[in-house]
Amino acid sequence: MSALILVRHGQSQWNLENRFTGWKDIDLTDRGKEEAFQAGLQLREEKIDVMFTSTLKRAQHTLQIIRKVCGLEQVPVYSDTALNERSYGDLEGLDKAETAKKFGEKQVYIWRRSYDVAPPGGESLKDTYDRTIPYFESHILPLLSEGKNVLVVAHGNSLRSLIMYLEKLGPEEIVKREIATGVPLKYLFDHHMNVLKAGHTFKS
Ligand SMILES: O=C(O)[C@H](O)COP(=O)(O)O
Repeated sequence: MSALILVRHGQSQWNLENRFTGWKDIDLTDRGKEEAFQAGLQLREEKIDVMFTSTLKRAQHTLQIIRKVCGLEQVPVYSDTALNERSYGDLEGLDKAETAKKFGEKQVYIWRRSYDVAPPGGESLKDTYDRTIPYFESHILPLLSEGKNVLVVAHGNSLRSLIMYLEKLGPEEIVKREIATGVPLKYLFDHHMNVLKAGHTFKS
């Protein structure tokens, strides 16, 4: 049996300011650092063999804090753009509430939560899935099938695409899935790489 633990980065400065972030490289707030610390406390009993993260500092910084709290600084880390947040294109930097006023709540909800409608100049969830899942299948799944336990620290939408794949969710189901910042989710796999237990949280 092997385990995959997913963590969305802690609160970033633009999460706090309610701005579309996407590929903009924005760091954690103090609360985000605290969320990462708490995630680390929850993971202290876990055996983790390999870690993956994106190339963006909010995820990398969250991972560093977790490594330190768990005393896992020797565990190998791989970072790749495949795990980066979805690109929000022309929306990056804009205030989410003001954008909803300008384009309508419904349109902004479609851009943020639909499967295949991309925001202007950006990626749909499907576009994100199409880079995240091949990376997962080529780099992470082989480790899980060797019985290794893997931690992935990434982003709301790169993780939504991964969860869609792991839980075999359809486009209508993934719309409703929200991923909280700094809350670890654990998936257990059997030897055939079937998910035995999906996305359960830890007690704090
Ligand atoms: O990139 C962003 O703005 C956030 O990290 C995720 O945004 P969302 O809540 O619109 O998916």
